[in-house]
Amino acid sequence: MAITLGPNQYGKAEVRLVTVQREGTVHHLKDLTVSTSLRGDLAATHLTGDNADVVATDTQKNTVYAFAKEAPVGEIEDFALRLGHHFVGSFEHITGARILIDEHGWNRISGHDHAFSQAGSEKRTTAVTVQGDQAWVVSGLDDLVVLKSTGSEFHGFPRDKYTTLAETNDRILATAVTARWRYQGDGIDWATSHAEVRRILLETFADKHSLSLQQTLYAMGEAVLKEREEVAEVRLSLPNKHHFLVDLSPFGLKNDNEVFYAADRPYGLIEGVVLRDDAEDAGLAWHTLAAF
Ligand SMILES: O=c1[nH]c(=O)c2[nH]c(=O)[nH]c2[nH]1
Repeated sequence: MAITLGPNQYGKAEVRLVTVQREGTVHHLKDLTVSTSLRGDLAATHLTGDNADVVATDTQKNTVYAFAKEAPVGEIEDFALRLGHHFVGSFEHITGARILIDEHGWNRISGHDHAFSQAGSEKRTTAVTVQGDQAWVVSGLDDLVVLKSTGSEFHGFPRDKYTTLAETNDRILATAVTARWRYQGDGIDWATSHAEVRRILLETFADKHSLSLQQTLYAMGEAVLKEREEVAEVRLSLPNKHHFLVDLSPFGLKNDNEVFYAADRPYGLIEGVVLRDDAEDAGLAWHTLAAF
């Protein structure tokens, strides 16, 4: 029997970085969580503990902070690309880097130059993979919570002896959107693209009369691909945040689709990928250790 080292990567996870950029008395805030992972010829440290080629995770963390000072952070995709190319370009044995960034939103408190309120649970995300001089960008958003109080049906599903769910022509549809989209091409305006994809996801959720959350998922991905040619592929994970009608009959009351119990768990989990057939090859775009 022979034992060998398989795929590996290492880095600093969840570096918390907040920057304040001053424009006179007006301040601009960026609140990021940055994770770095480096790959390459790292057999020595694993097999013998020889760390000659190990860029310390502490150094990786320091590099994140130093880069935030040396130039404006800008869009998270650009910051991740700068970091990734730096690590791969600076250390001979480091051949790949994967930089994950979550951006937490802050809204300016109306009328105040330097006071903010946190935007909520939604995050903007990017995952940049650099391998040699190639790079792949997958951006997205987490926890965009949406609800529509009509325009959603669910019926026609098979019934067996375990089925109790009533068919419905009018239900609440609610979810917390996790979306990832893979970019293709050059010269992408990251901020505009993110804002537009987000807008399209929201509008499609709202507009599409839904016969299942699966149908809504496909429509959301399809709309993004139809409108945004820089997007090659969209992955969506949609928890079905069930709102069950409360039985008011014990109180002699009729529930006219007005009173609901918002269930926490369990929840349906609807996930899928929507693709275009002429997309550029995915390369290492989705490459994570977990996916090896
Ligand atoms: O949109 C839905 N899709 C399902 O697959 C499903 N299953 C279920 O119990 N409710 C729903 N709703």
